[in-house]
Amino acid sequence: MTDTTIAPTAAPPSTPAPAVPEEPGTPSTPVPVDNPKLPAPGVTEEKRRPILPAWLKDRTEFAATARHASGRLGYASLYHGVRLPWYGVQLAAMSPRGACRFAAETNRWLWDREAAPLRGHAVRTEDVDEYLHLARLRGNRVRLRGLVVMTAAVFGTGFALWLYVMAPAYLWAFAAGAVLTMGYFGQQPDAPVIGPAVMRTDLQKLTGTIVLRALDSIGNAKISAAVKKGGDMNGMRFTSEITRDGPGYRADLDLPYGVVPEDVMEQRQALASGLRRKLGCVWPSGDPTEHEGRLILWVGDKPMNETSKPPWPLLKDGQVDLFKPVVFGNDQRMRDIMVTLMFASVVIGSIPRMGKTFLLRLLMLIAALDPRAALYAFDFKGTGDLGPLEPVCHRYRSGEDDEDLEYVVHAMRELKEELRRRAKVIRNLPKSRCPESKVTPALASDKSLGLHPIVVGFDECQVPFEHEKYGAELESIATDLAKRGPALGIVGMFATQRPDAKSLPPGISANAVLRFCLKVMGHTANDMVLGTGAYKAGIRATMFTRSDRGICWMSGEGDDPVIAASAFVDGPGAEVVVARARQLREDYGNVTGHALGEGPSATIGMDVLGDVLKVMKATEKALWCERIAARLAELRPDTYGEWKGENVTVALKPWSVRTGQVWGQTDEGEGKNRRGIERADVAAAIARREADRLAA
Ligand SMILES: Nc1ncnc2c1ncn2[C@@H]1O[C@H](COP(=O)(O)OP(=O)(O)OP(=O)(O)O)[C@@H](O)[C@H]1O
Repeated sequence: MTDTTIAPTAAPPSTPAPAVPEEPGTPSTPVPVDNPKLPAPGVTEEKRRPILPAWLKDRTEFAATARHASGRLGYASLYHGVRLPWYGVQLAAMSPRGACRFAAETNRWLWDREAAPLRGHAVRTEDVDEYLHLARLRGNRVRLRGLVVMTAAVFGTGFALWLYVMAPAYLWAFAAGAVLTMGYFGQQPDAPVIGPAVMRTDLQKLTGTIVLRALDSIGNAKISAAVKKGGDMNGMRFTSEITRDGPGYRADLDLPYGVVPEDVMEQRQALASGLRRKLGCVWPSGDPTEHEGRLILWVGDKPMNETSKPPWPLLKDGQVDLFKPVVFGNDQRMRDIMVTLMFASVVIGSIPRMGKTFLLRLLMLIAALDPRAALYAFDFKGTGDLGPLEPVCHRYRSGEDDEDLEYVVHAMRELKEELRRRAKVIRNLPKSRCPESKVTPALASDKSLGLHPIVVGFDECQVPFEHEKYGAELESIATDLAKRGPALGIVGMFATQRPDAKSLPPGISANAVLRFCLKVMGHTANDMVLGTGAYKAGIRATMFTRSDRGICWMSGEGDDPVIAASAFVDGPGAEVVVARARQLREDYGNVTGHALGEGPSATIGMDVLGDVLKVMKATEKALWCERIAARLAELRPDTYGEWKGENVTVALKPWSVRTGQVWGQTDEGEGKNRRGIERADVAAAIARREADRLAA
């Protein structure tokens, strides 16, 4: 522990024990609260310290360390490689000085000059014995050293002559080496020729004193009082040594009684000032495995947005099972953060340009890598950010014009029908196959049931929900998706840059399981995305700066919200992932809809049967299809404007309404047989449909 270790202190014996009345209403006979015979719980908690340091066990961390080391080595080699000739010139210029120094030093050594002051002292103090002893020592040394110098001179000269005769080229190499060595000795100590390739500025080490100074500066009266008290810190103490943890330091401490980590988290900026670090380096949090007063203070070497993230593991390789957790980003310590998309509805919110679309696209990429999943991607910004996903999308649209919204309405009506169908399929499955009345991995993989995962992404979802004509219908289907979708294998993801009640209807925000909040400006938007009470509990996306792009509070995975930096996958990166996902889908046989150039059916979700019945008069037993098409176009020009007789035939076929030859009169009064349908068949189909719906 550091010298600032704070040990818990026992209450002085003189402290009167708090007491409670023996019985309610009889305050005169107090009974001590602390019973000396009360047994201790007999539980000793043990925590084993890891045998190997974390970076040796974690492949990603190990790879990052190795990458860093080899990167530095490569850089230093290049840096010095380029400067080698200049080093040679400088060292050659310094070699005469080096040679003089060498000769002077050798001379000094040969004659044992280093002991001269001792001999001088013996002479001055007239210490004859000491002098004689030193003189003898010098005589021996000079003899031995003279021999060494003579031998070196004879052998050196002999070796040089031998080289001169046998291999003159080597003589020059040795001579150059000697000149450089002399140059090396001739350098000025304060200006070496070969300087460092990397200038390092050492960050201050995190110490207990610094942590306490910072905590004292956040303006919390209880903490300040505890820090000032010194010995008795009102329960405040470090619970373990300050350690290195990933690219930063970690300090674990108990806060004073009654203070919770949220009190510190709220004052993160003041804490950062007290620590003399950038805000992005300072990450206080609670410890879910301990009590409510435990604080983990993690202080990074660099702000989170400047720390290089490991590449997304699925970028180049791998497949996804949407029922299992998948890496989508990293925490402050650059450890992997997982997300499980199945059984969740997702909301993503932030102010513009913070990385919402990138995050939504990342989640869609994860879904794309599960070959079973059907993807519906709708980008209402219209910039084509979700475009790389087109080759794997069942439905895809980018834009906010009326025809784009019409496409989306049709696709969403398909999903509404799909919700209904899935509910029926699941209800009819035996409990042994579907014990929890929800889609299981085995059911999702059974192609005959059609219960594969469906992932629907809305970017800028405020646009469709505020649309004059389709807004209400889209909101109602999307809310249904958010509520019932997860159990039925449908994941709805809604991203918005304006998280308010209009953009993110309460039915969706209240039912979301996974919530991602990048930077927002106020507590209302914060709680809209992260859930009511999040801001108060210290889960504040307002604390992010504008350069914290891609960094968000994430809740819904695990017990507590976490801060995550989502993996950065740009457009070209997304295309690479999609190419792999497309191949997986081709192998699995799941390339459908938009990926094959097909759009949603305009009749899905429309009450074609009802409309047909409406346009057939009660007195008309049967009617030509072309007449029905013309009357439908009059009834709803938007929907049926382009319809011909064949469209009626095709639209009624799934309802088992067959066409046949019907006798009628043309506008000119001529009698003719043409394709038509009987009114009774339509009425019967409607009755069947209603019975089915009631049963569902
Ligand atoms: N995970 C990330 N890591 C680092 N930078 C990111 C990350 N995600 C996004 N960015 C950067 O943030 C910029 C904005 O991203 P994006 O387009 O997703 O923002 P947005 O919130 O959707 O904006 P808008 O609301 O205007 O649509 C991107 O150009 C990208 O450079």
